[in-house]
Amino acid sequence: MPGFATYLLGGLTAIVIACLVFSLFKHPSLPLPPGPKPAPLIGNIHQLPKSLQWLELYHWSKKYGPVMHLSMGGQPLIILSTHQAAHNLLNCRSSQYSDRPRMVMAGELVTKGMHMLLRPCNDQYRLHQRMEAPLLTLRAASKYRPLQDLESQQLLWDVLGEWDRFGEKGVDFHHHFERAMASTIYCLNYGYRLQTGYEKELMDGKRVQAEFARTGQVGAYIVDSFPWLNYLPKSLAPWKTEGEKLFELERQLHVGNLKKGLSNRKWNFAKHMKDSPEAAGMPEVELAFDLGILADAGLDTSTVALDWFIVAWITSGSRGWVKKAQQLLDEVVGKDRLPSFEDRPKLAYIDAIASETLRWRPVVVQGVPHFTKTEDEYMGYRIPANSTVLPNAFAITRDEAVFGEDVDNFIPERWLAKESDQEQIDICGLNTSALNQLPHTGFGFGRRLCTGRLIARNQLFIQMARMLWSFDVEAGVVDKATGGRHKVHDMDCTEGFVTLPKPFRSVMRPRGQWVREAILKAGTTHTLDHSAILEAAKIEEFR
Ligand code: HEM
Repeated sequence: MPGFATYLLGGLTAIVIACLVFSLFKHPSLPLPPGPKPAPLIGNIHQLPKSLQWLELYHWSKKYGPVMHLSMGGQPLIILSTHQAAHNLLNCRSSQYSDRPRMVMAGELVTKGMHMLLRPCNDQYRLHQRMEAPLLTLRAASKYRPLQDLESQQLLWDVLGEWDRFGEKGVDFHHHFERAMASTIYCLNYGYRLQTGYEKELMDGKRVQAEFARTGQVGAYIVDSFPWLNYLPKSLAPWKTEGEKLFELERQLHVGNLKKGLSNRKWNFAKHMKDSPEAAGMPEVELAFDLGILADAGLDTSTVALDWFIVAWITSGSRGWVKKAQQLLDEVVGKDRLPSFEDRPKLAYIDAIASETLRWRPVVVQGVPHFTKTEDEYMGYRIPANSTVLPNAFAITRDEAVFGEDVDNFIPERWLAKESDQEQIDICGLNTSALNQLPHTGFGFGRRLCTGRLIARNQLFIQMARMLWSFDVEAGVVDKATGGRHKVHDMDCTEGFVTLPKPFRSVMRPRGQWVREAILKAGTTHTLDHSAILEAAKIEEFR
């Protein structure tokens, strides 16, 4: 017969176990969100397709609902597929959901914890955010518009030149958008512009970006699934040597650029950040990475948005939005000069086109993963501690409850507000009263919201307005004999962190002689002194 002491011991053990379970799962009785049935050990890894994962996840969300749970070899992955779910967790509970999942290869080995996008949400992250913040406010963004004006003027000059050379074969528009954006961001960051778009700094920057996308891919490195493997010696862990080489490539690029920026006589971001109180005692390489990541983050994203704008133009322009935009531009701007930022309050429709482009084809189509260290409850489900939380941008931008009907079609009108009595124009000229409050989910959520979005919005506005005012666009001719044009499909895209349309050339035919005259009159900009623009843009405050 067991004695009293045995009963007592058994009872106490049961209580301790119950407490332990309770401390591990604050919501032990709640189920995990629904999702496809996982296999033992590997979970759902084998069910995810190798390509277009975001599309498969979107289809799954129709079956399993707005909050799904997958197991990536035991690691919980929560997929959010409606705006409401993403907003409730990532915006409203931002303090809990603003971390990033650990990425051993891309985050720790290749960038040694200095990649802003991958930093965990800790004091160090906040220090870097504070250092960059004064350069990225609405007021600051308004001061960079003369530079964006200059670069988009150059864009038109370059496109016209290539049209004259290649005619119906078409223009490599991606290259020209990329040069214009890269030149804008390199000029702000380091004080130098890019004339051809083939400069070594940009080529190295593009290689660094491609490596970031490759090394950050889910499943690319076994060490990301089993981080303890990183304790292995180098001889048994070949990814370590690869990581060191890639780090060195990136270090040289960013430190070289920082040095160029600091040696420039005129103002630029590098100088501002170096003088900020947060940078006191900061190693040179850490500062260099901050600037480098800012350049990387801005370059691809804005360029890709403009590429999709061309795809929308070719595949759905006949639905009337191009004609409407061009008529408006002709009314507001006339035919004697290029559109400018001063025209923006009357051109809310162009901003609506930019918003619709970002919605229709979100640049980071699968979304950027957030992470929660602590357990939570949502919609009656348990979100386990240490979950990666992915807002699937493709699904969220197709949320009919928010964006209305016909979400697969390109309809800028969905962004226009009803008539408003009081006109409100922000400091960048954006007519906020003419536009409604639909969310710009393509820029992310909560504390991790894209910090460059205001600069990006200005860039998209001026380039879209000027392209629409200047050109008629269609796919380039690929068969000279028959005159057959490239077939542009609106879902034909590349894989990767950002999703580009597959490359093609596009005809950019000037809308009339007046366009040619205005572009030639404005002229090329490479002979102009841009340092005066930078000096005028100088941001004095550090907080
Ligand atoms: C159309 C253009 C752009 C798009 C669509 C875009 C989109 C995004 C997205 C989705 C994120 C992640 C947000 C999240 O985790 O919830 C992000 C982060 C970021 N973006 Fe952008 N971006 C654009 C342009 C820019 C530009 C021009 C800059 C710099 C001038 C920039 C700098 C950054 C930085 C530094 C982060 C990291 C923020 C953090 O993790 O704290 N972006 N962006």
